Amino acid sequence: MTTPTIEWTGETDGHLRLLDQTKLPTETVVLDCETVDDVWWAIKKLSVRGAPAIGIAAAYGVVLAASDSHESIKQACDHLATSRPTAVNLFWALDRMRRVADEARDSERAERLLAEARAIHAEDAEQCAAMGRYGADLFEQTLAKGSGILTHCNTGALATGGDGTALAVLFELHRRGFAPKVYADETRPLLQGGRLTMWELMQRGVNATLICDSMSAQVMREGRVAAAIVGADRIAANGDAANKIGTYGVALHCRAHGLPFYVAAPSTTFDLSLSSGDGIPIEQRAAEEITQPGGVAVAPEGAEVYNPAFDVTPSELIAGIITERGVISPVNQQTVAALIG
Ligand SMILES: CSC[C@@H](O)[C@@H](O)C(=O)COP(=O)(O)O
Repeated sequence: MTTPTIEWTGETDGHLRLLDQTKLPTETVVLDCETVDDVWWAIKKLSVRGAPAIGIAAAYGVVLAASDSHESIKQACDHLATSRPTAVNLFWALDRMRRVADEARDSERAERLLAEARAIHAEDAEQCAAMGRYGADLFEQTLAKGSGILTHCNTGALATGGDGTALAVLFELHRRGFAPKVYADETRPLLQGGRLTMWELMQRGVNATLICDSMSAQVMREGRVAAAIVGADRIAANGDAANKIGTYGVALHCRAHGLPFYVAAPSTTFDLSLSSGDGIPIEQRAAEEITQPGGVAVAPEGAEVYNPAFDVTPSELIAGIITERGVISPVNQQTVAALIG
C-alpha cells in the first residue's frame, strides 16, 4: 500500500493525514485533519476505522490540541472519546494521552504528547507483526497448505498501524508459501470486506474470493473453508468478543460445520473491567446506511430500521484468540487472565 493509512506530518506544529477509507477502492483521497474536530469527524464517519487505527488516530488528534492549555487538552480527549463507543482501543489510547498530559510540564507537553502518539502507532505495528507470526504458526500446524479461510470485515493495514490483526495472519501465511484461499465476506451494510479487504488482498497477490455475508454457511457446507478468522473491537475478561455485525453468525456457522473460529486481536483490545460481553456498548448507526447504501434508496421511505454496527460472539464459540503475546486457547476467564491480566 503506497498511501499510509495514518500519517503525522512534521513536528508538534504538524497535522494528521488519513487515507479516506470511505472513498476506497475507487478513489485514493487523503484527508488532512488540522483540528481535533476534524479527527472526531474522520472517526465518526469511518474515514479512519478498525479498532487499533481509531486509537492511533485519536492519539494524534490529541496532539492537534497539544499547544493549548492543559484544560483544553483534557477537553480534546473527552471529545474524541465520544466519536465511537465500541472499540476499546480508542479509550485505551486516550487514557495514555491523558496520563502524559497530566504528568508533563507545560514547556514539554506538546513534544511528549507527539512522542506518545508515535509510540502508540509504532507499538501497534509491532503487535501486528507478532500476531501474524503466532497466527501463521498455528495455522501451519493445524490446517493443510492451500486451505480456504473465511474472514469478515476489514482487519488489515487499513484497520491498524501495521499489517493488521486477522489479515496479518493471512498475509504472513501468504509470505510463507502456505497459499491460503481467502473468502472475504462483503460485510453489510458498509462493505468493509468488499471494498477494503478485497482491495488489500488483491494488492498483495493473495488468492481472494468475495462472497455476500449470507453465503458463508453454504461456502462451509461445500467444504470450501477449513477455518474462519476475524478481528475484534473489544474483548471481555471471559473472552466474549465484539466485532463487526455478522461475526457472531460466522462463528455459529463454524460451530455447525465443526470448523475452528479464531479471533486475532492485540492486548489493547481487551477490556478486563467487563466480566462478559453483555457489558460491551454496541454502536447504533444511522438508518440510511441500510435504506440508502451509496445514496441509492433500496427501502420504502420511512422504513423502520435497526442498525447495530457490532455483535458479540460468546467465548465458547471461539477456538483461540491470537494476540501479540501468544494464542489463548481454550478461551475462558482463566486463560485470558493468564496472558493478558
Ligand atoms: C483490526 S480491526 C478489528 C475490528 O475493528 C474490525 O473487525 C471491525 O469490526 C471494524 O469495524 P469498523 O466499523 O469498520 O470500524
